[in-house]
Amino acid sequence: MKAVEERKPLLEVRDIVKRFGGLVAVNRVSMEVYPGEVVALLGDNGAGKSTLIKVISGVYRPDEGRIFFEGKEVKIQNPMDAIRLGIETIYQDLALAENLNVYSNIFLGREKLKKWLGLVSVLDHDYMLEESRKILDRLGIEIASLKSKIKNLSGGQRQSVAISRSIYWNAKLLIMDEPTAALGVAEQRKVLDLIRTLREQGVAIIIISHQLYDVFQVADRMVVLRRGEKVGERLREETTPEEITSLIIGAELVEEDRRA
Ligand SMILES: Nc1ncnc2c1ncn2[C@@H]1O[C@H](COP(=O)(O)OP(=O)(O)OP(=O)(O)O)[C@@H](O)[C@H]1O
Repeated sequence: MKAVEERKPLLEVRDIVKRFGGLVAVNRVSMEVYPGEVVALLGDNGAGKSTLIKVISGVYRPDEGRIFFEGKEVKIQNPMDAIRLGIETIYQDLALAENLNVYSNIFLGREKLKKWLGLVSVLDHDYMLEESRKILDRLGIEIASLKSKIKNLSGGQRQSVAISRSIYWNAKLLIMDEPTAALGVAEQRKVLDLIRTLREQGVAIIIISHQLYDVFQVADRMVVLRRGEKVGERLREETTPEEITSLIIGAELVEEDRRA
């Protein structure tokens, strides 16, 4: 078991509340994520998972609560604030440009320029290609040509390009929303391998997934939400899929909070 408790959390959210009109989507939820730790955020439809990650990634501002990152209190007012801190979110649409190649996507919006004849600025394709190759190699990702357009890649490869981009630009915390949902079995396995590689390299990960099998393969810790509230938190070694399922659906017998 990883001795995560003695380290300082990378992210700590404390008593987060987010309301939509009269509906309390997230109700006083607290959680921590440590460097190099994979935390799964679990819960049934409408439990509040997406809302909570949108608070962390700056899409929504919380109505109440505090957020600490690297030990300091931070105000995350918009997605750029989150990205500046090193919090990157991979949504299911991946936000890739389908008609551009792999390395152009890794540098999308942050292209590297060079001077041509000491006069005009032009794109430095060689640099971007080389840097992209390095980051993919570092993460053990296999894509034959980085000049391939995104639309010609498989779902798993696209996912890995989106992840590489975040890591290249120094993500410390990666939030992944259902990363394996749309993939075939072989590709799912590769994405899970990639998550393990990221963890080994010290990246912290929050993963939302309905696939408990996947979650048990990669998550160090699981946080379960129900109707906006945190109803349980378990280390993977100390729980079972049955117990987590009971927490998700609300079987009262296993609801006691073991940390109390
Ligand atoms: N923008 C919004 N405006 C109003 N209500 C919202 C909004 N976003 C979410 N909600 C409500 O907040 C509650 C939590 O939704 P949320 O999407 O966070 O759940 P979830 O756990 O991510 O569910 P799912 O697994 O279906 O994505 C739900 O009752 C939902 O209808």
